[in-house]
Amino acid sequence: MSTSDYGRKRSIKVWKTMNIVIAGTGYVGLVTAACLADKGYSVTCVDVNAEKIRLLNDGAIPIYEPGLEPLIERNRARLRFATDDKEAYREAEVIMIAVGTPPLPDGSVRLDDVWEVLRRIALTAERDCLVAIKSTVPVGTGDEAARFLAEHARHRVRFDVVSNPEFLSQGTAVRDTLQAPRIVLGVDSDRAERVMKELYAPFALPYVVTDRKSAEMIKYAANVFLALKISYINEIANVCELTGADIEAVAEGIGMDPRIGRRFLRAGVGYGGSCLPKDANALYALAASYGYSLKTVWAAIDVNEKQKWKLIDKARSHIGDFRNQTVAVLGAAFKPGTDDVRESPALANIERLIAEGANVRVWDPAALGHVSRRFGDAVVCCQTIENAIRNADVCLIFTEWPAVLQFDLGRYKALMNTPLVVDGRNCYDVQQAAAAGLIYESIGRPPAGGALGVSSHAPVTTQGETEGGR
Ligand SMILES: NC(=O)c1ccc[n+]([C@@H]2O[C@H](COP(=O)([O-])OP(=O)(O)OC[C@H]3O[C@@H](n4cnc5c(N)ncnc54)[C@H](O)[C@@H]3O)[C@@H](O)[C@H]2O)c1
Ligand SMILES: O=c1ccn([C@@H]2O[C@H](COP(=O)(O)OP(=O)(O)O[C@H]3O[C@H](CO)[C@@H](O)[C@H](O)[C@H]3O)[C@@H](O)[C@H]2O)c(=O)[nH]1
Repeated sequence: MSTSDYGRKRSIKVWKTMNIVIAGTGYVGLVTAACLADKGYSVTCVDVNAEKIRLLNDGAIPIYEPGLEPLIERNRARLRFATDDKEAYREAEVIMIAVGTPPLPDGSVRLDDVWEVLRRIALTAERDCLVAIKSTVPVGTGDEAARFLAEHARHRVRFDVVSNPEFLSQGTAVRDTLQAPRIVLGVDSDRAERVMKELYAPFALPYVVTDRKSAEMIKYAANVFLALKISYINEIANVCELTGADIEAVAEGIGMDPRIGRRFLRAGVGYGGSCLPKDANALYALAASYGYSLKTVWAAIDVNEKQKWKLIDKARSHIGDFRNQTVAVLGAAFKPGTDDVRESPALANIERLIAEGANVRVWDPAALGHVSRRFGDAVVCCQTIENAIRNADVCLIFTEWPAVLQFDLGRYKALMNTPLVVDGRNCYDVQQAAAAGLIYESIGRPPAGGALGVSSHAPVTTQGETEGGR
C-alpha cells in the first residue's frame, strides 16, 4: 500500500454505478452525500430522524450550511432520502457511517449510534460491502467493528471496514469536502484501498493510506492540535493584556513564520462547536484509559474553559453586577456560517447572565431558533442588531458574523443606554471604536491611546525615565 498518492479520474462507468449508502444525514452525512452526487454518484441517505427525512424529501434542508442547498438542488435526481435503512443496506456496495458520537460526562464518547448502524448492517447486508467510518471514533473502534461484522454477519458476505475520518469545518463544509487537503484511508486490505480510491477518484485529491488505528488517531491529533493552537494564542492574548502588547500584531508576527502559520491564531472567547471540545476531551480520556496523562491537552481544555468567561468578567469590571442590566448578545452560533450552537461559548454565557438577573437580548442570523428552544421566554430573540442593542447597558460580541463586522459603530453609541461593547472576537479597530464614542473592550489588545495596564514586573516610568529597567 502506498502511504500517499493522488487520486486519478477513472472511467465514469465504474464510479457512477457504485451503490452508495450514507447512514446519518447531519452536517457530515448530508454534505458528503451532496458532494458525491455532484461527482455523478447515486447516493441513498438514511436517517432515524423521520422529520429530517421528511424535510429533505419536501425539498428543504434541515441544517444551515452555505452552498449546500444549491448543491442538493442540482443533484436531486441522484439523491434519495429514506428512513428504511434495511432496504438500503441490503444491496449496498459502500456504506458510509456519519452518525453522531456525542460526548459523555467523563470525556469519552457515546458510540451507541455507530454500533446500532453496525448491528443493522450485519443483519441486513446481502452482498460484499465496504463499510467506511466517517464519524470521529476512538482509536481501535474500526478494528472492533471489523471483528463484529465478521462474527455477526447474517448472510455469507465479506465486509471491509475502512476508517475514513472527515475534516470538514461547518460554514465551509462543501468547499472543504470538494477541495480537501487530503483523504485519509485507514485500511487492512488491498481491496478496501482500491474501492475507496475508486470512490474518491473523481475528487482528484491526495490520499494518506495507513492502518485503521493510525487513521483514527490522525483525526483526533489534527483537531486537538487546532484546540492547542487556539488555547495557546488565547493565553498569549491574556499576557498581552497584562503587558500592553497587542495580540493582533503578535499573531501576525508569529503567523508569518511558515512553521507556525497564520490560521487558528485568532484570539477570542475560546473554541466551541461539536468537535474541538469533544475531541480534546475524548483524546484525553483515551490516553487516560491507557494510564497516560496528556498534559498539553489538559492545559488546552482548562484554558478554554476559563477563556469563555472573559467577556462577562470584563463587563463586570465596568458595571458591577448584572442584575436588571439589559445585555445585548451578538452571536449565538459557535462560529459564523452555521446555525450550530453545540458547545457555543455564547450559550453558556447567556445561561449565566440569566441566572445573574440580566435582561438578555440575543441576535443571531442563523441560530435564533435554537436559542428560543433552549431559553424560551428567559431571553428576547431579536431579528436585527439594532433591536438587540437598543437601550442596552452592555453589548457582548460572541460571533464575528459579517453583519457584526460591517455594523456602523456610531449605531452602538446612538442606540445603547451606555455604549459599552465587549468584543470577544476582535471585530473592530480599537481606535475607530474609541473615535465612535464607544467604551470598547476586546481580547488581548491595548485600549485606544495606550497600554491596558502594566504588570508588577513592568518597568515603572517617571518623567520619561525608566526605573529599575530590565
Ligand atoms: N460537524 C462537523 O463539522 C464534523 C466534521 C468532521 C467530523 N465530524 C464527526 O462526524 C460525526 C457526525 O457529526 P455531525 O455533526 O454530522 O452529526 P449530526 O448530529 O449533525 O448528525 C448525525 C445524524 O445521524 C443520525 N442517526 C443517529 N443514529 C442513526 C442510525 N442508527 N441510522 C441512521 N442515522 C442515524 C441522526 O439522526 C443525525 O441526523 C461525529 O462523529 C462528528 O464528530 C463532524
Ligand atoms: O483562530 C481561531 C479559529 C477558530 N476558533 C474557534 O474554534 C472553534 C472551532 O472552529 P472551526 O475549527 O473552524 O470549526 P469546526 O466546524 O468545529 O471544525 C473543526 O472540527 C471539525 C469536526 O471534527 C473538523 O472536521 C475541522 O477540521 C475542525 O476545524 C470556533 O468556536 C471558532 O470560533 C478560534 O477561537 N480561533
